[in-house]
Amino acid sequence: MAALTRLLRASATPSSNCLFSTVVRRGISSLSSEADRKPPSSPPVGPLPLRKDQKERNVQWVFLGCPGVGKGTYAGRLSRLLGVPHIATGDLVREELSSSGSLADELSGIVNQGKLVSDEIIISLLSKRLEEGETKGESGFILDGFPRTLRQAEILEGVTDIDLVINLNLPEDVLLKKCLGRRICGHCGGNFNVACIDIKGENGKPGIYMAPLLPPPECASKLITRADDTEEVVKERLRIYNEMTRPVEEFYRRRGKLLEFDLPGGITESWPKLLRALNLVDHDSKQSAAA
Ligand SMILES: Nc1ncnc2c1ncn2[C@@H]1O[C@H](COP(=O)(O)OP(=O)(O)O)[C@@H](O)[C@H]1O
Repeated sequence: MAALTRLLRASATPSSNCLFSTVVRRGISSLSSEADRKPPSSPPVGPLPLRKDQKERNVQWVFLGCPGVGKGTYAGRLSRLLGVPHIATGDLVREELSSSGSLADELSGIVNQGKLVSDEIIISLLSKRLEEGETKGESGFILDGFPRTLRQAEILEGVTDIDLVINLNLPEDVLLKKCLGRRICGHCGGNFNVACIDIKGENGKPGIYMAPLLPPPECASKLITRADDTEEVVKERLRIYNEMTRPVEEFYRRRGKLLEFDLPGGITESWPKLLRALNLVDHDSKQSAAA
């Protein structure tokens, strides 16, 4: 336990990804009790000035949000903007599924029913990904799809300092339509969406319009739909999100790390608003000017 405690303390320092991945793996068996949680410390999160220690190291952010909300899209954009890896546990699971490893059969049954993979398997895939990143000199991260259970959140909180958790929100009928409209190009891996969302505003609530994100002609004939993006499975994933992942929002809210972000529409409207909420508008304009 002393060695673990030493590692835990060290894992909160700037160049700690190596320790982080080691400890994440150890943490699964050691860190699950209420007593191991750090007490809430920071004030509630609003539009964010970057914290001082964030200026000295790369960001360690988490994206939360229901299936189909757009975590991958916005996490990917922020990762390119900030120069940190975007690590999506759903992608790690799909990579494993497409391999011929022994885990693939076990995983396909779980994923195709919309269930969650066990904490142990997810932690092991995540640790492997972090270790690979370390050898390439990566630092910082934007996690997408992890943590998804309270236990995963407790383990993560125990081993490293998460700066910010961005919780993306959309109404459930929009989420369902977006999931059913998702397509991936089997050749280049590009993500598209054939759904056109046009929800009228009601009772003072604004409407939501999201234009389809159509593929270029060279991808149009190669589109595939994820096996877990059927109506029945998406509804089950939403149910499981509400049961298993909603408590994770509260976990971070109590620690003052949760930034709620209601998506106002498609990427064109949402991206600038997200940059403003994250106080990154200057960052984006400097990068655009340099490009
Ligand atoms: N942190 C996690 N814990 C458990 N299972 C996970 C986790 N991340 C991904 N998965 C598995 O991979 C599937 C796909 O994940 P993801 O691409 O993030 O889907 P979604 O579109 O539902 O956000 C999930 O339905 C689940 O089976």
